[in-house]
Amino acid sequence: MSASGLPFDDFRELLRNLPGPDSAALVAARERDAQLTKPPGALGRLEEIAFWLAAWTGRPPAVTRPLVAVFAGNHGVTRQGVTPYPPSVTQQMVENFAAGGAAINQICVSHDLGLKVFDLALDYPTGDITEEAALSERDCAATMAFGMEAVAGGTDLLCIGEMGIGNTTIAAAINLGLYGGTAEEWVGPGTGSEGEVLKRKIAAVEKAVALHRDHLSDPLELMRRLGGREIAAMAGAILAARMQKVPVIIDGYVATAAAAILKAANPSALDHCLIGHVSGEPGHMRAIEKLGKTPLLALGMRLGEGTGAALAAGIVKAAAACHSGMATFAQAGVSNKE
Ligand SMILES: Cc1cc2ncn([C@H]3O[C@H](COP(=O)(O)O)[C@@H](O)[C@H]3O)c2cc1C
Ligand SMILES: O=C(O)c1cccnc1
Repeated sequence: MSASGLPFDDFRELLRNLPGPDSAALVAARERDAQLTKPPGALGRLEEIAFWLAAWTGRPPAVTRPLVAVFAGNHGVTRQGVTPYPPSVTQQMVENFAAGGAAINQICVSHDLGLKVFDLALDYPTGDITEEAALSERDCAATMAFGMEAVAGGTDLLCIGEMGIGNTTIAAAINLGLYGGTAEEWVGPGTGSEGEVLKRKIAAVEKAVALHRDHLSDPLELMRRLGGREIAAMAGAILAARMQKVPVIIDGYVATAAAAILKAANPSALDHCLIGHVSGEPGHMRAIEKLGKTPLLALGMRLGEGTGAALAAGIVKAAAACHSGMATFAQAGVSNKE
């Protein structure tokens, strides 16, 4: 933290001074791509992904230590009856991740991805956003800093996921706070809210955004008021990845809301990020469009846990492998076009 000043000051400073892409690595990747044994452009988006890897790592495209980071937090807003599951499921799922029993475990095994789960003070839910701020500035900044640890062990592709009962309400409130519109446009079923639960969820999002409305123009302030611990940690992880030249794949509706806060603070803040998968959560595509992104996959999943990002990591790994491992026309003795 800063020796003086407010806890967010260091993050504001980081957000003002984000490193840009490496143009020499990008040019080198484009030159190599032109030599590979395929018609120009024939690998479509895989080629763009290889260039993106080069630009944001500053090296030839390679993925050797991909990591899925799952951040888990609990939310005071669950008191409003906005989700069909009890908040105790967050801790239970963290144990399930450790035991290898969750969907994300199996996708990581399938795609050979590392998995780290960060549980964030699960015994201390954040403030109920319909009545107070989720976090103090100090707590929010400390949690962002903790999230930055996700890249500390060394990774060259970071997939961002979350676990937190009630957090699709939080994500909807963040989106309404950032983009406006109506609560109905941003609220979806999450784990399966319907009927009265869905009505309470819409009401909670409306009430929260109305309560905090005079403080939402500053994205970090919006995050501490309407967000949660996993939201702050995901934002910190995305930011740390940028500083450490680690490209990022963002997961579903909730992870996208955390990322959106950084974009609101600096329009270039997500240039090192891809959206892995468009969730079945109805507002997700609109949220992705607000970021000017196109998701890699659309599989109708609506789970979170980093599952959509992890599946997309398989595509990113394949893009890097094609780029680095394919033969050139000269090496393979294949005739190029005249
Ligand atoms: C067993 C189970 C496993 C999950 N894995 C991810 N989520 C997902 O659902 C939660 C958000 O939905 P809502 O806002 O409706 O509570 C988050 O924990 C999210 O990661 C799960 C939810 C459950 C119940
Ligand atoms: O898209 C998501 O992130 C999502 C959707 C439903 C439940 N939890 C997360």
